[in-house]
Amino acid sequence: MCTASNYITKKHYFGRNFDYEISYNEKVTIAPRNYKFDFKLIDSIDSHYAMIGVAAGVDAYPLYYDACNENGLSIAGLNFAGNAKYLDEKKGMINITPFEFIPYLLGNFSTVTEVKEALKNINLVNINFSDELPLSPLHWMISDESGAIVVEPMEDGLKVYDNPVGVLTNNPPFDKQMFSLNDYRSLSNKNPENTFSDSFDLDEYSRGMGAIGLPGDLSSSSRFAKVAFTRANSYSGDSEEESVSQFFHILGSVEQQNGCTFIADPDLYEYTIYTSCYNTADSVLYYRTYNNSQITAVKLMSEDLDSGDLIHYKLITDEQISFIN
Ligand SMILES: C[C@H](CCC(=O)NCCS(=O)(=O)O)[C@H]1CC[C@H]2[C@@H]3CC[C@@H]4C[C@H](O)CC[C@]4(C)[C@H]3C[C@H](O)[C@]12C
Repeated sequence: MCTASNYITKKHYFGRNFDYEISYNEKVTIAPRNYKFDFKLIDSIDSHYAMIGVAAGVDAYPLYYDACNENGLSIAGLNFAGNAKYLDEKKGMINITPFEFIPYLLGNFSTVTEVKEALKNINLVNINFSDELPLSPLHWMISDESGAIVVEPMEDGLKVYDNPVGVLTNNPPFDKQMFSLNDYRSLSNKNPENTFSDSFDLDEYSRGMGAIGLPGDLSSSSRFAKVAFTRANSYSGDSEEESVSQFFHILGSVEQQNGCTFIADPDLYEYTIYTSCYNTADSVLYYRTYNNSQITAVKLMSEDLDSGDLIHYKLITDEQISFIN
């Protein structure tokens, strides 16, 4: 499972928890403007917007999980098992494979509005990257400073939803997740009045009672409600440090601790392998990993963006403890 969120203070922040039981050796990967993107069915692009993101450790092609471009557009792909459906090639459409979706959109577009328009002509085709890396069932959250959308490739076509809550997890499909939020409409960050009954007193014995009923388990529908509540009630200063810190706390509310989501014997559990946070205005990628609580940052703008070669930075995954004495 995974969770994505955006957060707006003075600037727009976007990122995700990458929750899984195995890592594909993820790397921070920068595709400069003149890196040649080859596609399976459409023409290569020789020059495009530069982008930075976290990608699988396959050196030949940036298989992005999440990324943002130099114009402030950001995207994350999340698992959508059992629902994602990729179709056969369609004449007259722009036929793109799922692993090409992030490079294609970030390479060509600057805003969610432009992407929405482009999606009318895009067909996500059922062609895999390689036999070792078969098609994976995904849906995407796409976000910029003006708002976010969710794109879901389903049996009956590509669904595009506006995303006013600014979060995405996994199943069920986004419209159902949104409907389920109705159940939580009475939750609040304030302590509630006793509306249970006039005939006896019920005590306000603790702070935080306004959100009793908010789920705390790690299922995707529960994480959706939990992170939507956390994001919607988030308060922080608007400096870079305060915004980034608060962003990690929002996704921290749905972190998966190793051991709590069993996958297989012996000792294979799904856990939050990394959390990313993009300041999309300045194209900075901040991240933390499960065993490294220190925030590491990589700046797109510090690189030679007119180059034609991919740039990789291995994730720093060892704990960095600041000993005081
Ligand atoms: C597994 C991850 C989702 C995490 C998640 O949600 N796990 C819960 C599983 S469950 O829902 O609980 O069962 C997803 C998210 C992004 C994906 C990569 C996208 C690029 C590329 C696309 C190619 O086509 C196949 C290989 C490829 C490297 C993909 C591998 C894998 O699919 C990645 C890592």
